[in-house]
Amino acid sequence: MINIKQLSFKWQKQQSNPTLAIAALEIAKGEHVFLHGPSGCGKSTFLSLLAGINRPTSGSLNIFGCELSKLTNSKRDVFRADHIGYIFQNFNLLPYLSPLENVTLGCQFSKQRQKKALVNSMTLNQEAARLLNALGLSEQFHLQNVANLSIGQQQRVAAARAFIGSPELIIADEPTSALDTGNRQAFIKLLFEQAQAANSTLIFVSHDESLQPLFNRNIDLIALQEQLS
Ligand SMILES: Nc1ncnc2c1ncn2[C@@H]1O[C@H](COP(=O)(O)OP(=O)(O)OP(=O)(O)O)[C@@H](O)[C@H]1O
Repeated sequence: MINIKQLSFKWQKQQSNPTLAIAALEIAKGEHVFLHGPSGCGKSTFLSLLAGINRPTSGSLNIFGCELSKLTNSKRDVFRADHIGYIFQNFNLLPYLSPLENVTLGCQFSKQRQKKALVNSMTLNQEAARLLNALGLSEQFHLQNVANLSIGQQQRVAAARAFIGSPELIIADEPTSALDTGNRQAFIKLLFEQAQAANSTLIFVSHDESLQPLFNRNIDLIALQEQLS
């Protein structure tokens, strides 16, 4: 479902060496991938290409049969809204909105996501509440201001927002860095349960290599870039 060939990316045209150069990579539907590498090696840059935030400088990046390198910015925005749930390192929640409002925002820009969200529940609010409960955020918190929630609770809101409407691809950029070891493993278990329920592919970036055995595939971004096609 993700197929990369001769992909390269430069932040600036005049850069002598590309920030990313990947000869070949395939990731299958439903895989849970642990992506790691030293600070500055390009992990977040890579995620931004997968999410269609940036476009490859050259080469092919095909996701679900769609060639992202050929889409305009606005078409990539639509693609992201339809197919991708993104859990940001700093969550990117809207602090003046409630958990329910933040989660329903996850599918506000996509009719396709809204339709899928309504398979499980009568309304988007009910589906957001169902996901928040499943991720361990009880109803007493659903209408509070997210800025008043703990970091662990905000993480659950960010995950529910990524999961609403069962996107085919979930991208998580160091989502557990603020949690202690016990809570990290519990959060990842919940993430896997949700990803499995929707048969979503999960790409999870972390510096914490103790999490690696929990995933069914491990990609070292430096080693990947050293491989020749
Ligand atoms: N918006 C940007 N404009 C120009 N250069 C950038 C930009 N974002 C990142 N870079 C550069 O791209 C390279 C890769 O950065 P990136 O953030 O992808 O690394 P990373 O592996 O995610 O790092 P970390 O583990 O510290 O988060 C770095 O040299 C960085 O300076």
